[in-house]
Amino acid sequence: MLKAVRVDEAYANLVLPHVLGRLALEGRDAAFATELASGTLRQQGTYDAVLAACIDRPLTKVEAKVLDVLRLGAHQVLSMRVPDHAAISTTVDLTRSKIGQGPAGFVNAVLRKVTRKPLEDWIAEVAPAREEDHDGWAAVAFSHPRWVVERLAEAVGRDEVDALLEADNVPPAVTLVARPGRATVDELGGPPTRYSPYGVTLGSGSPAGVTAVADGRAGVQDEGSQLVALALAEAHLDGESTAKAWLDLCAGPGGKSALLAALAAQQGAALVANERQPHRAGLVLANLTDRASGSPVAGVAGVVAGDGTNPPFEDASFDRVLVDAPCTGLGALRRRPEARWRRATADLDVLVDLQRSLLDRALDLTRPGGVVLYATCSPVLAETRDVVNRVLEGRSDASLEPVAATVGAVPDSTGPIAGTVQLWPHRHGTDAMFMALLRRNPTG
Ligand SMILES: C[S@@+](CC[C@H](N)C(=O)[O-])C[C@H]1O[C@@H](n2cnc3c(N)ncnc32)[C@H](O)[C@@H]1O
Repeated sequence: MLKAVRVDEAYANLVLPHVLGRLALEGRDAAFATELASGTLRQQGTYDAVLAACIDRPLTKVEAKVLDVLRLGAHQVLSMRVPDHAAISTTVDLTRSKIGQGPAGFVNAVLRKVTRKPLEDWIAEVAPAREEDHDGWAAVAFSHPRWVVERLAEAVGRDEVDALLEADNVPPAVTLVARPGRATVDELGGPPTRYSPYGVTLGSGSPAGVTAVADGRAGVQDEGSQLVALALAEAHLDGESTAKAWLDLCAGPGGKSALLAALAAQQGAALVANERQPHRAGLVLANLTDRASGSPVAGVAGVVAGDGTNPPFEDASFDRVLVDAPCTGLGALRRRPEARWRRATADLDVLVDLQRSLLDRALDLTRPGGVVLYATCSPVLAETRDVVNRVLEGRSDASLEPVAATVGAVPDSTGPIAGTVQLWPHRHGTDAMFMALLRRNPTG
């Protein structure tokens, strides 16, 4: 699996279920294999710093598959409470059978060095001193790229960034959403989520074992994402709506669309879901189709595969528009163990341009008196505060309004501009979703 992630840029959370299925692993064995693979990917930054201290040549000169195996061994030795002799012998056996005898000897020698100290002592030895270079220390101690530490510190504040980085390393509990009008939270079992009235936390077992999820009347959805849909649906509209039309401009794979459609149906409105990538638009369609009848669920007007910067819709034709923008995803690192290593600062410039275009276009598509909710699953200020400010600077027909009602009342969620919302994993137990509500004003 590590090879699939490294070579094919696969997503660990998508590959892992196939690997577990192929090996027929269940229960504790599946949990062990999941922690082994996910934890190794997540903690790679820390382990590489330790391994670099145990190898007398740069890690870039170590064959990639040998480095994968060393990281697996380091994870077992330093973080999984596997006895040293068992961790070393299984890792060496794996190396011998998959790579060769020579590398097996090398892995054995390196892992023996790794076992000499517990993780805390290694971090104290290989990371920069915390007082002299906090971000360099945090990058090693919490296993994040340094530029990510810096961006997150800028967003959350230096006092809290360690708590945020720590929370990024804890896989989240599974939360489910009951799509209103189609399922109730009581049907889902499990304790209710703290802020979303539609969510529960799944205690144990697989979501697929919950009937309402298997039927598509409920789904797996982070509480923060539920709140994004709710923030748009609960926003006050000025003036009379004729069309009763809502739009999700960047809808794939359709989790928020499914909740929005259910909320639209309750208000006598209907949702159009747009997504640029055709195969993701297909996933949206599946999410908005009733599995029993094969018909669209209530509250759906259609699914479109279009570019949101130039979509096939008339200006001023929607009451409510969601821009759940493509972003770095640095607010959802808990979910994707490899994601932090995939992003680079250069991605930001490209994404920010796209985010501005999408938000601008969304405002064109909104009728005067209607609203746009701009959301990202990133707290990085370039993607949140700066995008909103830049778009508003360029338009006399739009203004920022406070996110109100349920979402506005979430404690300690003030965003980087007054009235915006920023959720945090370490404060709210959600992904770090950002939300800004913009109103389209009549043109002068
Ligand atoms: C953050 S994801 C949306 C997640 C979705 N709202 C959900 O809850 O399931 C952003 C989506 O925007 C899509 N996207 C990227 N560029 C786009 C564009 N120019 N127009 C429309 N969609 C775009 C991506 O393919 C991706 O599916």
